[in-house]
Amino acid sequence: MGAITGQEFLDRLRQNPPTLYIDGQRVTDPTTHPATRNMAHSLAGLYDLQHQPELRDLLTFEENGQRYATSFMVPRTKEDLAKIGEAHRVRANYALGFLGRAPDYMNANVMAAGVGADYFGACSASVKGDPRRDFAANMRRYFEFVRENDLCLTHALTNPQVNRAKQASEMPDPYIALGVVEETEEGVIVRGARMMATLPIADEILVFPSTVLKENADKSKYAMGFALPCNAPGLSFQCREPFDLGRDPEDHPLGSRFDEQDAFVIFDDVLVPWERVFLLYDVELANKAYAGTDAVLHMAYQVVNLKVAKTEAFLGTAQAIVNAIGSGQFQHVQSKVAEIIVTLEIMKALEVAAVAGAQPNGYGVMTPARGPLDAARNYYPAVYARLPELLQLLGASGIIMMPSKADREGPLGPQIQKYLQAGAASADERLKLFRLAWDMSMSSFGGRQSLYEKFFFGDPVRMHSALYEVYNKQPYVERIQAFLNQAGAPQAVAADD
Ligand SMILES: Cc1cc2nc3c(=O)[nH]c(=O)nc-3n(C[C@H](O)[C@H](O)[C@H](O)COP(=O)(O)OP(=O)(O)OC[C@H]3O[C@@H](n4cnc5c(N)ncnc54)[C@H](O)[C@@H]3O)c2cc1C
Ligand SMILES: O=C(O)Cc1ccc(O)c(O)c1
Repeated sequence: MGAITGQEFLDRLRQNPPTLYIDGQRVTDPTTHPATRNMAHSLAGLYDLQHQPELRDLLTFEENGQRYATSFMVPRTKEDLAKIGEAHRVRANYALGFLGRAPDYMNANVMAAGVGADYFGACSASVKGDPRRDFAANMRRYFEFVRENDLCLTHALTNPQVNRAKQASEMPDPYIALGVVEETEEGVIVRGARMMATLPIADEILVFPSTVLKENADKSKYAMGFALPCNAPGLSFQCREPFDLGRDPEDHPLGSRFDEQDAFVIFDDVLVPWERVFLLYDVELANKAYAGTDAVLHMAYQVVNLKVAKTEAFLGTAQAIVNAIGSGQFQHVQSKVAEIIVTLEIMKALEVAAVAGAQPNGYGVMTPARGPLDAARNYYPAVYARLPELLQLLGASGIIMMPSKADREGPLGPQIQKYLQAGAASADERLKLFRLAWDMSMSSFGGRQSLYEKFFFGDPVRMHSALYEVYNKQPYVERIQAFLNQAGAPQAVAADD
């Protein structure tokens, strides 16, 4: 099949709806339910982008006479990587960078895991050559399957929060954290829950090990990697409160179209067929799965491109506000816009550096450089909160005094047009702009974005520790030692290459 259309995506979702619950009710059709229909149609629009004549060559690629989404492309050269990055940015712009988990993200994951599938073959529970239990073959086939059908995937890695002082096995019930109950001829039965799956309006869910299983044992029933359709028997998604409030898009420009949702995932004795198992019991392999296949780097490459698009949206909105209210002459206003420019340029530079330093990995995949991506992954969560704050500081009361479209069409319409016009725009234009700034920075949609940016790629505290562990600091320590050991006149120290 290859790259699908928006209509094909909607038809598939209607025929096989994920088992979503919102406000105590089952969502029988996510394409028509008020909380999910707009997002479903926005996703359809994203699928349609790849068929637009002017974007087709960028957003898809051809292999064996078939066209596939570019995010499934196995990069072999730096040019391939650059194309993938540009496609990520163009697709990110569709929602101004505010769709965190558009399908490209998981496409990058399954691409890297699929090509690096031998990693999963090393699992102690994998049976090489077995038609169903060879995990390497399963992972390879799954990549082909997702790519062939252009599936939309959600994913869930972390266990319920319950008690972070305890390990999964020490919880009040051994199946609060997702664990294997038993093996059967057909597959494994799993029970328990996972804390968070963004974009549950999806075809399939990928369940992978939570970032690090803290267990000391080599084997654990909590170590697993598998995929399932989102309507598998026993699987349920408890959605959070919707942020699509059913408002006119002019009043709620992002939330009314791009509420990707986040769901708590419950596995009530769910059968995972053997063909869909990629990892089982093996704690060490589970802990390193994202790094071992380099999937985390391809995902981080999608992320850095997405964040460039998002920061560009903040810059554009900030400057449009400044233009609208004529505040650009004030030095502190210029300085605030300059802060956004600095963040943008840093993220762009990290993206470029990731490609410039790319190297083929052991599976022949051109892999973006880890250093710049780790920097981006740690830097952006730390600075993001400043971006919505800057919009608030630049927009001030304008970000709260925003009569709606209905207000503008009501009895006070003429007064609103007069008093809420901008120095350089009509009231209609000004209010549309400020509504966007509000949705980026203050609405429930914008508030969730701030939390999302802090945590979506893991706990920032533990990400810093991970960076500390893997980064090679020794050459710099040696340089200092050499400097300190110099007797007499300083010697030139060779620069690091
Ligand atoms: C909006 C949103 C969307 C998300 N989407 C997804 C998704 O699609 N898929 C997915 O798998 N995950 C998703 N996540 C989850 C994300 O991976 C986690 O939030 C992140 O890994 C942190 O885990 P936690 O939320 O369980 O925090 P916790 O681990 O519960 O941490 C809570 C606090 O305790 C501290 N803490 C806890 N344990 C330790 C420790 N061992 N050492 C030091 N400090 C500790 C943390 O630093 C933090 O301050 C999403 C999160 C958010 C907020
Ligand atoms: O933990 C890792 O190294 C990778 C990782 C992947 C996907 C996520 O959603 C996430 O939070 C973390």
